[in-house]
Amino acid sequence: MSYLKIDAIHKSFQEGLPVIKNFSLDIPKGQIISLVGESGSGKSTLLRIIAGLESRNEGEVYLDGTRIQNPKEQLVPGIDEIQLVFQDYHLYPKSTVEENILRPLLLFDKKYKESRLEMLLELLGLKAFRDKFPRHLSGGQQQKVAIGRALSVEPQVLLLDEPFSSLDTIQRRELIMELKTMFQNLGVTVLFVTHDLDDALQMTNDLVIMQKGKMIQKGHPEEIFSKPKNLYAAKLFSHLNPLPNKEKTYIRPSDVQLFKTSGIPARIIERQYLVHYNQLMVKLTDGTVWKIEDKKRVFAEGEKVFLKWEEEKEITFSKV
Ligand SMILES: Nc1ncnc2c1ncn2[C@@H]1O[C@H](COP(=O)(O)OP(=O)(O)OP(=O)(O)O)[C@@H](O)[C@H]1O
Repeated sequence: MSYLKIDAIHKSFQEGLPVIKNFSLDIPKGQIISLVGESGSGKSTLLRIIAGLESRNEGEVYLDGTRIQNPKEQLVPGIDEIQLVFQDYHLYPKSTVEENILRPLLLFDKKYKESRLEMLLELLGLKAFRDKFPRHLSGGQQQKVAIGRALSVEPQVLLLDEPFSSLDTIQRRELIMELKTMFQNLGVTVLFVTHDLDDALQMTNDLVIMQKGKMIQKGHPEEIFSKPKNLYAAKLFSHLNPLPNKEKTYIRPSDVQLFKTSGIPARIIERQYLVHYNQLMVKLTDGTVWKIEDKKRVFAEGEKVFLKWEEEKEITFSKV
């Protein structure tokens, strides 16, 4: 059932140059959805529109049936029920962790403030840091404070705008796992925006792919992996090797098998040691260069190799 309904949103900052094009998405209550798109595809603009902080030219956003107003229709843009969290935390540098989290609760009752603060510090593992200033915290801890501040007003929806981009890979993975469980326990509806597919997959199973302001595809990653709607959606998952004799048809490096005696001949021109396999660059007889995965790490640079793959693994697009 639709809870957060984004209905045919259209947005241009300049006449004739749309940034969001007819974008619709229904998110059921309590779901976590990842929205993946390249830089400039309109992700932040869309989040700001959903939060009521940016005006839209066409379309509507509804939360549980209530229309979200455009900023111009409100005295103070935005609503408590929908909170936006940014990549660069937006913390108050001269306020402690406690003060940052309490900031949106200025007008709330003292008892409520105290209990909400204790609950959030506990939930986010920030009790030991309550009196520290943001500059004394790691990037991950600062982002937790920003999320704590967003959660202080008990929002129904959290919009996360590339919240982990400033963190290193290990910090990111740990924080995503921790937050995912927390969001599920709180029952909050989350739209997580990122340009990193790995982060998106760590956070959720439901993916939405956006390109140039349009929704390209949505669904389970497995489905998008095997039946991508376009080259951009396909390339989010891996490199694609073009088939020499078939137009607009590709094969993923992980789907190509390597043999020593039979198959399509190629010469290894480069070998790179990666975590899970050796990545080989091979030159086919027509000069095309492919990327291949040597999972057993048995092939060497300069060696001749033979390639095979199952036809059903080939990916063909009607248009690229
Ligand atoms: N206030 C604005 N005025 C004019 N153009 C804008 C404004 N905000 C965004 N844009 C333009 O809209 C397009 C989409 O920007 P947006 O920040 O929404 O993309 P994004 O997908 O979030 O990108 P990134 O991942 O780099 O943050 C860009 O071309 C940007 O320059």
